[in-house]
Amino acid sequence: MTENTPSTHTPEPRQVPDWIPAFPVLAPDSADLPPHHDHCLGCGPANPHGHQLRARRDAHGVHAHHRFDSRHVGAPAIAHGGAVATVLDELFGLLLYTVGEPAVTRHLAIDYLAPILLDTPYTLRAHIHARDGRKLHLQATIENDHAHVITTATALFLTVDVNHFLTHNTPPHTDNTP
Ligand SMILES: CCCCC/C=C\C/C=C\C/C=C\C/C=C\CCCC(=O)SCCNC(=O)CCNC(=O)[C@H](O)C(C)(C)COP(=O)(O)OP(=O)(O)OC[C@H]1O[C@@H](n2cnc3c(N)ncnc32)[C@H](O)[C@@H]1OP(=O)(O)O
Repeated sequence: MTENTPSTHTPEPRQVPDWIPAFPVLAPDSADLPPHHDHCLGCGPANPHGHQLRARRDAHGVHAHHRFDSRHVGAPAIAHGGAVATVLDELFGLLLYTVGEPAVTRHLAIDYLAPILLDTPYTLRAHIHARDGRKLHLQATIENDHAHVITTATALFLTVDVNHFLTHNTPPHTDNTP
């Protein structure tokens, strides 16, 4: 089969890890929230290319202390905006430990108000702004060590059932095709 030949292979349904259907609500305490799984790009402790984000619940939602490093460089000494987006998406993903239902990112919007510097401590916070059925409207900030907010983010997560992770979904029709 050449590179341009359409594949007729039907992918096998993927196995769903146990932690997805058993997604828990975790009470606020001093413990780090568990990673989604060991190799998760955002929080997996066994992913050497990942951010290994650690977050905790608090009265409002979740927070994390984080430093970007040389793996995440964009402009010299400044974190790549995509790396920042990854970490914010991940923090929202960990905020789901306050919901107890699987949900996925449908929309993510970020205002980069000032550069995020490498090897510099930041505090990230996320909370649920509102819920409307399956729609979780989420908000997050990144503060520097002077408590100045230098990044804000909003996201729409949609709750999904376990079948979302079982099958390869068919992309929906979009109006932006040529
Ligand atoms: C995340 C971990 C926590 C636990 C989650 C459980 C398992 C996760 C498993 C593995 C993940 C492991 C580690 C990763 C962890 C965290 C990373 C952070 C999270 C992510 O990185 S996750 C990956 C990126 N993510 C995706 O891979 C999603 C791809 N996508 C889809 O699979 C579909 O898109 C889907 C299923 C999301 C929805 O599809 P659908 O067909 O069910 O929904 P539909 O289109 O009908 O919209 C429903 C209602 O939302 C309204 N609506 C839509 N868009 C809107 C907008 N922009 N603004 C305002 N309203 C909007 C509509 O208007 C309608 O509203 P209404 O119901 O009122 O009519």
